[in-house]
Amino acid sequence: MNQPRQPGSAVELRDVSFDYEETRMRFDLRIEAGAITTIMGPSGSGKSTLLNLIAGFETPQSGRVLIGTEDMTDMPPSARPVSMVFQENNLFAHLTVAQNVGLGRSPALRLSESDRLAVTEALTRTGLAGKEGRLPRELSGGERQRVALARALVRNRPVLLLDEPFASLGPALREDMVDLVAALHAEHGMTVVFVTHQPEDARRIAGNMVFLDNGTIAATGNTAEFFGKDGPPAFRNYIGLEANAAPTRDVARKRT
Ligand SMILES: Nc1ncnc2c1ncn2[C@@H]1O[C@H](COP(=O)(O)OP(=O)(O)OP(=O)(O)O)[C@@H](O)[C@H]1O
Repeated sequence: MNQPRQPGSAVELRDVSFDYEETRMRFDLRIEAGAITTIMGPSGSGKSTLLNLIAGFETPQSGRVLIGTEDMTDMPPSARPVSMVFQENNLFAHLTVAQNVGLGRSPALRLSESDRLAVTEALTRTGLAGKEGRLPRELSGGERQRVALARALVRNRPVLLLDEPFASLGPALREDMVDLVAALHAEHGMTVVFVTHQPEDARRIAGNMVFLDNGTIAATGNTAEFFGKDGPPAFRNYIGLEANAAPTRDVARKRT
């Protein structure tokens, strides 16, 4: 990549509270700069809300959100040093692959020579060379998510938020995509926050883990610890590793 490497920034949620009607969420969390942090937790535990608070799509009712040393709590999403990839609907249906990626550089698609070069490089890096002129409907699900990753890459932001981006892909393709994220992280050194329901994804990408339960941070640690026999019991229970887990607790294993 010809882009200067943009080192990752730490992300901090300080005593953040956020409520939807009857759902209360409380987050107090520091995400390490330049590391990959995987967020897991039962459906409805607050994973997407946590990412939305970091990206600025939601604003805390109290508490602060910091990225690097800067207080971002009152900043709109466009002013935050963050890119986000969603499970679906990342792309504009009427724009080509290259244009969708170019939007990461210029929302009006006024691209300089160096912007075009960055788009070409990102497409090559994500395995999309030769598909620049296709529309999203002419791509597979995995290819569409590669386009979304390529657009995040050309934005070259210090924080990359991934909200179950590979959930609709089959296991082999998901492995490839998780490996691609790990490789891009190794090259760029951005801070990656990765939400997944799949324990295999978390183990594969390694790094740090955060386990959410019922709108709070139930446990944090590194991936090897989490999956080891002394890992947090609530997490082990959730993924079905706890030998004595009561069957009723297994409801948390539901995959969505
Ligand atoms: N727009 C909304 N209005 C009201 N409640 C909401 C809204 N969005 C989310 N919630 C509630 O907030 C809680 C957390 O939702 P969130 O989407 O963050 O969970 P999640 O862990 O990402 O779930 P999933 O794994 O199913 O995607 C849930 O109880 C959900 O019902």
